[in-house]
Amino acid sequence: MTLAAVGQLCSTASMTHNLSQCQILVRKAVAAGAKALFLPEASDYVAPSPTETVSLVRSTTDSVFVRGLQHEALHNKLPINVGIHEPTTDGKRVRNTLIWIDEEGKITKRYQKLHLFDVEIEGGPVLRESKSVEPGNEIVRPFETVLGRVGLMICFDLRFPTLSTRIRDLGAQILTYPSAFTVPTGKVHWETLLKARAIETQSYVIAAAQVGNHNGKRVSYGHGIIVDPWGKIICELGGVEEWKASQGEPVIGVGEVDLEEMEKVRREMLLAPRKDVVDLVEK
Ligand SMILES: O=C(O)CNC(=O)[C@H](CS)NC(=O)CCC(=O)C(=O)O
Repeated sequence: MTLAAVGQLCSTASMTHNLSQCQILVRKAVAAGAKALFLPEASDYVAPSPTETVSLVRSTTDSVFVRGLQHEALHNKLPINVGIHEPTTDGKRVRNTLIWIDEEGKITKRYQKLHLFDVEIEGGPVLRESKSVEPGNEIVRPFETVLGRVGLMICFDLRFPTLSTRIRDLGAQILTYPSAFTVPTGKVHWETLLKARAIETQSYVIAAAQVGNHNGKRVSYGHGIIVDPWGKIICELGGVEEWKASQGEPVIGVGEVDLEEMEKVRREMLLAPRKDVVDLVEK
């Protein structure tokens, strides 16, 4: 059994501010005895507009945020999974990526968000992520970590079980969904979707989340969570109210990842869908 930590913060447009918030989360994770730390989508910054999202972007080698976290990972021997932005070749948009920094401070994996959040909900969020973000085109093969084999996904990807199922079939034991969920969709969908992804893939789901008011325009739902392969929530953080009450203090939650328990769940209920399902529609 190995302890995983999920971190929650409210990123602003200031990379140095966000780095210091994440450094607090590293301290807390180390103090709790966690062997890996999972941070939200867009931990490096959340900007008030698509134009600013593009103008703030730095390559990982030029990013004070990423370099700072690489230093923390090395210094504390703590792998860190963190959502950031990276430049595109044409410079017109950014890439919404999730990197794995190993315990030597090296970036060993990188996933670029496949599904972008383009929505127009009456009385709810209207967001067009593809204005500022270029979608990825590759699934990252699940890879070995201290916790087990990790499969990388980001936020809105959570709504596509075809993707999580594919990643599970490629050998994942832990699925990540670092997020910056909106409050209206979070209230109704967040917990249910995460539990469903855990139950149907019989995997751990670790979803770090942004929380609170980023810039007067965007508010994130919070409720960072770890779900076990049976679908039980083994750790859940607070939402916007708790964030306000604590004056914006960044928080962590921890949960044990127990691969033997996961194997037991997979053994006791074999989930093998029929391969011919798509052909079974009545003629
Ligand atoms: O790149 C950034 O600056 C931060 N990125 C985000 O906040 C992204 C794209 S706008 N948010 C989501 O995907 C929310 C999904 C969601 O809320 C849902 O599926 O209901």
